[in-house]
Amino acid sequence: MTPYPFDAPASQALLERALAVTPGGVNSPVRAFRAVGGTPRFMASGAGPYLTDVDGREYVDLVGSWGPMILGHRHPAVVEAVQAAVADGFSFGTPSENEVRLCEEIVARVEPVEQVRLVSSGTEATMSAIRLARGYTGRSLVVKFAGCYHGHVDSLLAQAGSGVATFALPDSAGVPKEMAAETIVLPYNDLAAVEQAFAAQGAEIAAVITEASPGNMGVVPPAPGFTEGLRRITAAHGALLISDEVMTGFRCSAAGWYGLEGPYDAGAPDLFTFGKVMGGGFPAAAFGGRADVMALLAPVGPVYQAGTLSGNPVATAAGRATLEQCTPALYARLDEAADALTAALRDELGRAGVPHTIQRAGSMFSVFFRDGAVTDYDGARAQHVPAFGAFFHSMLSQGVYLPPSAFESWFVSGAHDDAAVDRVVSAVPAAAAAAAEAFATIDS
Ligand SMILES: Cc1ncc(COP(=O)(O)O)c(C=O)c1O
Ligand SMILES: NCC(=O)CCC(=O)O
Repeated sequence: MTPYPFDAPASQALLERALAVTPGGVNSPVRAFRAVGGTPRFMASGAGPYLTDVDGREYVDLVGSWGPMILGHRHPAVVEAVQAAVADGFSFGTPSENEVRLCEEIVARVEPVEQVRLVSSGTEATMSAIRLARGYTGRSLVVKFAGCYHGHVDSLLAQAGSGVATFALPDSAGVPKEMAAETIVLPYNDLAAVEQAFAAQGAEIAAVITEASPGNMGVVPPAPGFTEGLRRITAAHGALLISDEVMTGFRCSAAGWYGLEGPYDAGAPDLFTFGKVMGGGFPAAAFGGRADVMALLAPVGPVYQAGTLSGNPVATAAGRATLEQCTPALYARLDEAADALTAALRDELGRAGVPHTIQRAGSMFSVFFRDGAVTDYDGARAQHVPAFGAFFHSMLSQGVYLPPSAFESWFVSGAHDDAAVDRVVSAVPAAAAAAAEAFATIDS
């Protein structure tokens, strides 16, 4: 493993201990630095837009815990809500008011969502939505798109984005072939491919699941009319449309990606999945949608779905307090910070002669180290990955924490003030020079 570029004894010692007791030293693969080389930083604390590692080094955080930290770290309103909830008890295994309040907030924000069920992770949300769609339609096939990631659900790990893309895996070992055969993987943004799949097997397809605006192959927004087309085709064949807003939900706007692109003339998606922001950094996620579909869930209907910690009072208090801060002013600030960062990236990468494309979905953005628009997974993979690695390490050594992968979205928070943005901007020229050098010297 590449040594730290500077002395980081506390991180190194922790890494050695972690490697002994957990595979790869990490509890989620994307946290490892395998794709960029080097060793991961162990973080000790976060405050506003900053993370501090166990060696006392501070970074401007552009990962935001992979999306949830939309207010930055330790926002006082969330700290207060969590402390109040903890004082009342940790988990009751009964219904409680905090979960009702969070469900009400979600239903109020996303117009087509009439009912929700709370779970503890995005993976549970998509897994349960798929089961519900199968129960509703009595069919078993599911269509997903290459480069989209919907958590580590067996049937959805085919040509998945995020860590599966980062580590260049075609899919995951351990998924039975019968399970994989239930999934039809199509190229993103290709309605003709969807039409063909439905023409061939439409009567057996339970659902199409799509990231509302994909952020797990880098940021690849839907082409105009793509989502609407999915709605039209699924409705014509009696299949459900599941919009995965785990990453975009309450992030791209108060009503997520749907708030930017919907309502669609062809009708709303039947089911939505949420996570990340709605838990405010705690384990809370949800799926929801049409009341007549949700009515199939136990205890009302025959589709079983459950969870010991679902609707946990502390997690739901954090989520509700976070959503309460997700005001128009917050979204305006996220956009401003993303504007400033993407402009600086464009200028400096251009000046350094580095081929690049910057794509955005609301305030989510990422840089592809290649020229030209990226519309699907093949396009995302056709970038110069070593240039990203060089860029990443230069930024890291200058105190900017980016996702350690060329296939992930970058996130800003409402706490990214001008001082934090300026710190990132001032690091970009040297990182752009490092990327230019990688282009010149390393084959992609
Ligand atoms: C779009 C999308 N869906 C689902 C998931 C799975 O969520 P979790 O990691 O909470 O299981 C993620 C991220 O991990 C995601 O980005
Ligand atoms: N965009 C990637 C993720 O959000 C996944 C985080 C994880 O798996 O830890």
